[in-house]
Amino acid sequence: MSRTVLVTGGTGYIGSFTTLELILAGYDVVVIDNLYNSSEEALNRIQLISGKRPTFYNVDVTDAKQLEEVFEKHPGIDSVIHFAALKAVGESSEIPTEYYRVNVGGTITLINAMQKHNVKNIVFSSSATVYGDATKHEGMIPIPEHCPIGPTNPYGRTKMMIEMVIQDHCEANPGWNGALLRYFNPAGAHPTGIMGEDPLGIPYNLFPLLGQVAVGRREDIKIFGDDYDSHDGTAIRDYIHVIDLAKGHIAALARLRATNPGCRAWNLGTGLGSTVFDIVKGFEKTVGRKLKYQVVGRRKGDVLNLTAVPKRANEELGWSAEITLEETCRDLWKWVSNNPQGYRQQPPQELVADLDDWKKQAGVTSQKRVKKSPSTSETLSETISETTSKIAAAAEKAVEKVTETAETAEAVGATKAAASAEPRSAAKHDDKIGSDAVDTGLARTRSAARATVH
Ligand SMILES: O=c1ccn([C@@H]2O[C@H](COP(=O)(O)OP(=O)(O)O[C@H]3O[C@H](CO)[C@@H](O)[C@H](O)[C@H]3O)[C@@H](O)[C@H]2O)c(=O)[nH]1
Repeated sequence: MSRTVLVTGGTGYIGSFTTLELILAGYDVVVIDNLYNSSEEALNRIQLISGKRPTFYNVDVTDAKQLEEVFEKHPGIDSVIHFAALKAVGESSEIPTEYYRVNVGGTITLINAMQKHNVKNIVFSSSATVYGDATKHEGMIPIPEHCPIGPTNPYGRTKMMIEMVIQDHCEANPGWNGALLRYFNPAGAHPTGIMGEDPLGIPYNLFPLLGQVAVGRREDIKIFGDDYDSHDGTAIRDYIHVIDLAKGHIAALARLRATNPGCRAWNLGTGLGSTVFDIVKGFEKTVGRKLKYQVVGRRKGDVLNLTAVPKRANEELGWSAEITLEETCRDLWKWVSNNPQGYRQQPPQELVADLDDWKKQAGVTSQKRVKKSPSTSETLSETISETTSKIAAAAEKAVEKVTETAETAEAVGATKAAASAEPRSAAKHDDKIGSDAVDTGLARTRSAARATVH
């Protein structure tokens, strides 16, 4: 039986890129999403790029009955990657019980359904937000996994509580495995320019906002504070390309399957910090002109420095972030400049026409199958070599022209249909509440390491 992965929240930004990477790695993927803050159009784009469409159900992760039905229909599911959640930090302080109901309650419902169907591997979309203000702990910038946990808002506390639920469940149930993936700042889009972040309403994060300034949808960007103790006075973050992040999930999943490690947390970051000005300058270079900005006061809750120590993931998962910040800026620019309406428009024909070239270059083939799951006694090096050989095998294969042409045509058709659909409502965006921080002195060195952006 083929290996099937259930992805909850698989039409969202990180969920859709992870679904794409799973398909490219040869997995069968079943996506559930209630489309509260995302669009089914993401599935059309996944199909255009990979030549394969994941099975999709409009199912809410808090609905036990519907979840049951999905597991019943797909007995091949042996693992779950769990993204489905509410994620607007500011909103979480306004309606905290809703955040606990959906995020924590939804995870418990999911685990119960998994338990019933003997599915024992869960990769969880956690966040660096669980660390809260790491700058207040001596020697914890950049942030290792053993940094004390201390989220500063209800959203972060739901992530912390879910980690604990998964940890306790794995301890109580031998044979269960949990990967708690703590993301730093995801950014970027697909290099083909046909898949990217599609924030609803007014975005809150730096990269999508810069994108809007660059395409003229926004006059300028407000820089939140230039009085931090960094090389240019602005705050430092660890920006990781969304494809690198997605690949981290595939590596974690392979690790769970191969070594049966129980529950473990891994940071997914680059280990390199960039200031806000580094990012603005880097993106200006990509766009080829200056972008208007205005320095204003610090944003409530922002901290000086959130940079990962990714060593554990590098060593144990055989994974590391590979895409540069320049490429991240380039991919974002290609996405926003070609798709000003995001998923509410058709992908430009010239980008669709370029897809075959991209696939050849990337060695993409859509029909690969994941081999039989390795036994639990296999070593980590076997896990790494399995992951590596999957990638190598994919890279060697020629494009399967006939199938892909047919499937591409089908996906374009679906895309056209979706583009004429009603626009979505309900603007949601992320933010982050914390407390201001002091520099540890490391900030300058870490951000200096990003000098190539300038
Ligand atoms: O208009 C803006 C938006 C952001 N920033 C700055 O840019 C940096 C990055 O901000 P943003 O993109 O909003 O991300 P974070 O606040 O770092 O939070 C992101 O990354 C965290 C993990 O590191 C997650 O917990 C959050 O959910 C996610 O939004 C910060 O220094 C902000 O002050 C500005 O100066 N102007």
